[in-house]
Amino acid sequence: MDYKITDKVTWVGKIDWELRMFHGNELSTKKGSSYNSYLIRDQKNVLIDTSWLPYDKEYVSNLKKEIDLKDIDYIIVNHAEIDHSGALKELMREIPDTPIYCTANGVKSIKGHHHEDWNFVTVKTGDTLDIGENKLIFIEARMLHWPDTMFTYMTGENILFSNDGFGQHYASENLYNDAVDQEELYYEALKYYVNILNPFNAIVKKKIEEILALNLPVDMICPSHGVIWKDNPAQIIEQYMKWADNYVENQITLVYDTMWNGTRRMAETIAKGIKSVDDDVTVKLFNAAKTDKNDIMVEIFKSKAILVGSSTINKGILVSMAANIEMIKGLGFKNKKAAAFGSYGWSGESVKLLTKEIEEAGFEIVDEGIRALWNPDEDALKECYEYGANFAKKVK
Ligand SMILES: Cc1cc2nc3c(=O)[nH]c(=O)nc-3n(C[C@H](O)[C@H](O)[C@H](O)COP(=O)(O)O)c2cc1C
Repeated sequence: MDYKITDKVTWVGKIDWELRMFHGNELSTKKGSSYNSYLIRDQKNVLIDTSWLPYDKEYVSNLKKEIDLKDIDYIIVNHAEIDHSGALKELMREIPDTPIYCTANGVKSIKGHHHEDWNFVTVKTGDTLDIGENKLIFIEARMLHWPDTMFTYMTGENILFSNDGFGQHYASENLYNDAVDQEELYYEALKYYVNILNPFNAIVKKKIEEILALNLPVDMICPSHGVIWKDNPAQIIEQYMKWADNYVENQITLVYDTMWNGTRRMAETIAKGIKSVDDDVTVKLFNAAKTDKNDIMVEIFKSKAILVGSSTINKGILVSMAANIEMIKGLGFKNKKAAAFGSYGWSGESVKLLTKEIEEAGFEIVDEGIRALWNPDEDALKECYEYGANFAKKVK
């Protein structure tokens, strides 16, 4: 496999086929990932980002096969999170004086993780670094997705090194976007966007507009995870602009948990009620205890409205719903409608609690929701059906 991207740029990262969870237990990575690092050889040699900490020795030893480490003139740290800067310590042990280019916030993050006072050179948007025939242009991308994040653009080769932006947790021996399964790629790029970047939609839009206004030709986008956007790189920029701009499909998603299936039967009947008045709308149901939470977030992202359901347990809601609601809150969804449902035995707090939580998460509450006592009987199910029909009319 040739990891040479152009005459001057070589991929020197790590493909992690085994990764199944990322950010602790917060993000599932069913297709693995990669920690992309790039080596530029111009008159100066430049390393862009490194690799994740568990692979630090492997990374440095592979890098040595590409270049004598002493010949690296500059290191660029686009983002200091440990999946990109994890191998820095191992590398800097060998070349401790090599300048590290990063944002001012980057210095704070690098020091916060590595507790070392290396030779930092701080850069701002518009600063450039001559590397011989070409130059590097730095573009700060604060909060995409950390305060330290920046992009680096290389003239001549017209490459945008975008770090986490436009990335996907997607392991592949094929370096490029046109060499992989397009449906898988689209889903992994979307899942990444929803679960990492959705809270920063407004910043994404502004940043892309700012980059487009620079009128820099972009032949390739080289992210720090997943494949390189080489074939029509504009496609992922256009996709990001759509996702960042109140993206919605004609979908209603029901997310619920249940102990004895009462709330599940409510969910299924509400769904039938929805379909009875709107056959065009896509309706999807997910048991939160049995479904990957990051996939649920993707479905919520696509939805114009959601229904959240839980039976009452100890005056509260079921724990899988609590976890999902916490995630929904953090991701900052906007312009979506919602209501709650659930079965109960005596005090029945769950629907009120869910409604309050989902309102706090920024959803427009359609109505007070629906409760069913114990396992719903035929009359209760009829009410659920009618409730679903009315809900569909209200969110149409
Ligand atoms: C451990 C436990 C605690 C419960 N606590 C409450 C409660 O505080 N208030 C209430 O109204 N019902 C309570 N219930 C009753 C359930 O809400 C009721 O059985 C409901 O129909 C279950 O719906 P499900 O089948 O969707 O789980 C509790 C049930 C269990 C098993």
